Amino acid sequence: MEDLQRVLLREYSLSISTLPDKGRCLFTGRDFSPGDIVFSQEPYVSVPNKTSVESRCDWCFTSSNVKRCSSCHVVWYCGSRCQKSDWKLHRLECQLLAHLEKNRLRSLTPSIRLLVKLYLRRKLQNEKVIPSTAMDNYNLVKDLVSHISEVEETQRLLYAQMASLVSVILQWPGLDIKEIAESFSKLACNAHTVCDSELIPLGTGLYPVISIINHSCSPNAVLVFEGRIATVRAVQHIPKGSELACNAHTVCDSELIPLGTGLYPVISIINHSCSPNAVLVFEGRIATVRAVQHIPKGSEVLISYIETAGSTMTRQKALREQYFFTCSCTRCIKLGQPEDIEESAVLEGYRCKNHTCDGFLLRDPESKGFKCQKCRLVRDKDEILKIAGEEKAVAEQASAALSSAHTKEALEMYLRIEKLQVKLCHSFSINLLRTRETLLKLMMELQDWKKALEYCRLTIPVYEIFEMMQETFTASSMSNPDEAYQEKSSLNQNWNLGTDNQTDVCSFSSFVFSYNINLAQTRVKSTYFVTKWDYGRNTK
Ligand SMILES: C[S@@+](CC[C@H](N)C(=O)[O-])C[C@H]1O[C@@H](n2cnc3c(N)ncnc32)[C@H](O)[C@@H]1O
Repeated sequence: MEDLQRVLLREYSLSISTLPDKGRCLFTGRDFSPGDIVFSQEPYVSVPNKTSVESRCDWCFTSSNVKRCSSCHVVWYCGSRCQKSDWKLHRLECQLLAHLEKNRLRSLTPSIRLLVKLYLRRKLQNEKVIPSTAMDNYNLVKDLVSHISEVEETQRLLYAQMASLVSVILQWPGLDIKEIAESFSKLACNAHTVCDSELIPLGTGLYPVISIINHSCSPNAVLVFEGRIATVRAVQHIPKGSELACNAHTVCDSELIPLGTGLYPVISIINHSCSPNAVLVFEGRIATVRAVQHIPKGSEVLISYIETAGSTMTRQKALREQYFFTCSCTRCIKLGQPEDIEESAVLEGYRCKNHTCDGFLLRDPESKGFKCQKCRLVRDKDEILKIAGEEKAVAEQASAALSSAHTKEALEMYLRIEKLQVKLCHSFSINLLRTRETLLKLMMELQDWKKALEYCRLTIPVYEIFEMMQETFTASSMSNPDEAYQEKSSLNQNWNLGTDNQTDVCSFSSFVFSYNINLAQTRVKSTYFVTKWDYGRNTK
């Protein structure tokens, strides 16, 4: 088997090094411009999310036209193409699931399935039923960090219980429960949530080479799951020496809806046939790392593991809890500096008692409250705690209503949350923005365009502020600043929403969704810039 380092260097101009404080790191062997694909990989194993409202195809994650596997009645596929692609592995899983007791089936979470699939794939690769390559083999999974010794006792116990269930499902003699428990810990630090272009989570995938990439809160690359990667798949047995014959190169999503045109120079060599022996597909489960800044040769490729919109303290807490390290990126080293304190207080802090003041509050060491840094008014801590408690109680019910698709009930609850948050939070608060985004979506679902439009208006100033705070994708960082500037200004356009409520809401929300200002993730904002820009380049 060819060595991973050699393949990475030859095919992607990348190399792996080890740094004492980070472990393995991925470095560039050439310059990458914003928009460039740095690396892409199929998952070693993946599994769709389990929801009460919809089922997804186990291979491509679409929820359209899915049918249950007639044998195990657990796994769903959207058609024979996906079922065939997954068959070697599912054949084994199917036999195991078909004989599983009902109460065990109920505990079959996506993580447990992911681990079952991981061990089945290892077995099939050992037996050479599924071929191994330098970028697709179990040794890469073995090398992933697990941080098991740092995991809290209660969590370790939970992993051990889940490992027992994996062992019950597999029924292989000599399985090491400790090793399986450690694999769960590996998944927690290394698996990625596969999202669609609107950032809706579809499932989870393990991409062992992408897992070598370390984190930065100000990343130079993003991880996206695109349907634009062209893959040529055999649809017939193609004997050695035969000519490949394919169909046209329209970029489609996983439901074969045309998305645009792409130029794929190598694939373009393939000739056409009306009875092709191969098809061109654009798969969404392939993870692609794209540059969002100019990455000079010899730099480390860095993506963000978490939402970059949070305060430095929130980001550091999330990284410590899930990934067991303290980030020292360019944003994190500003922790405690005046601009960092102000940013955090605006994004996550409370509002001034005086509703006409937009100052930010800081804990007042001389009293039991928070003092506005603009008008010096003090807000009582107990009053804040009372509202926060009420909000928390409603939020739990609201998310339950939302996940069981009770739209009207969810709308009422989110309106109550909004009222409480308006009393509690700074007007640029991320939490308030999230609530308003949810309300906007719910109103669109209920086709209440007038109200939806009001929410478009309420969210715009926050998007603008946030964009100012987080200029990760600056025109100067791109190799073609003029083009980048144009892109930026088109996104910064003034959203003078008119009176045609439905058209305005739809165009605004599609702007929001595709731009994915879902603030949550600057990385997605960047993705949009990149995709659009790169697309323009490719089709010129
Ligand atoms: C997905 S892995 C990344 C690859 C990892 N360095 C390795 O050796 O396999 C995530 C782990 O890498 C380390 N890591 C990632 N980003 C880091 C950073 N910015 N600083 C320090 N450690 C980091 C942490 O141990 C984290 O749990």
